[in-house]
Amino acid sequence: ISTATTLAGSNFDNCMMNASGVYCMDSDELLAVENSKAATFVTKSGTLQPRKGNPEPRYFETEFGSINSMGLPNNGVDYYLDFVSQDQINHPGKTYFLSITGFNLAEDLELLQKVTDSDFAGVVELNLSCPNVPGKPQTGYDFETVDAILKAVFDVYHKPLGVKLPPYFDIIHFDQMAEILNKYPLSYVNSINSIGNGLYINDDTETVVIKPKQGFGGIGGEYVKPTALANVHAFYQRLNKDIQIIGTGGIQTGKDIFEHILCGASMVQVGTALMVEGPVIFERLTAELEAIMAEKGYSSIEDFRGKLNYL
Ligand SMILES: O=C(O)c1[nH]c(=O)[nH]c(=O)c1I
Repeated sequence: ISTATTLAGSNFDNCMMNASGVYCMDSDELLAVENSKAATFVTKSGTLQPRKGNPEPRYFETEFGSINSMGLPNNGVDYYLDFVSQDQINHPGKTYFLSITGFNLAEDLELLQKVTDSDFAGVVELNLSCPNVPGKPQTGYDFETVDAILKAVFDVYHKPLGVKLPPYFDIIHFDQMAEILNKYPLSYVNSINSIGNGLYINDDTETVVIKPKQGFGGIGGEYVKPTALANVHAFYQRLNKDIQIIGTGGIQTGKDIFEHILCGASMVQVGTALMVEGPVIFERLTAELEAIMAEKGYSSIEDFRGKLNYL
């Protein structure tokens, strides 16, 4: 039984990794994921300059998941490029993911130029879905802007690149986004990012639990699995087959991974549960997924990927 997968032209010995934003802020966290059973890692979304992010508390764990309004704190794209370029030397042939996000198209292109000028040989994840930069709307909900960004990006960048999308909640939006995405040589689409601008309340103190944005923040964890599975499957149904899917959202067990793959995911990313349990989670998740595959008589994830049945 193998949980191996192929994504963006690279082979991975496992189909799971961290979600950007979780366990990927600095070299210590990235090495912890690297040295776990995860197939690889993705960095925190890097910006042109380092950022402190929003005031704390800006992350809170609840019974069914998490709420965050980090505000894109990161060490800057050069930090992550330097780290991954060095890590590639230590692990020749391993493929890593670099997440980037600009505040406008010019910045996106400048970030990609830096990647082109570096030794980075992995996959770029262009984050179009950060919900927590005050005053900045979600790019992923502005369809014309997504189209313009992808056109400009693929005019200049010709190596493996995927996009991190926010959750959509309307069938017509799946249709409209897929029509845009199918125009471009994307390696993959990663669905979903957190469900933006949720609110969690402490009833005892009658107070919100995070400081930024009067307590509004992106929701992750068990809360979001039905939305994540729907987005994975909606894009799997609509995208041409050379655009693969990374499934992110609500993964806590091997069963959750099985469901994401059944919906069409070729790789899954773990966020909130990784934050809670640490990188050791990947050993449990791998064992649980292998047990499910053994029970069902599957030897590889391709035996059941995308094979969700309808009634
Ligand atoms: O607030 C953040 O840093 C953040 N938080 C999220 O939940 N998703 C994102 O893409 C980002 I860039």
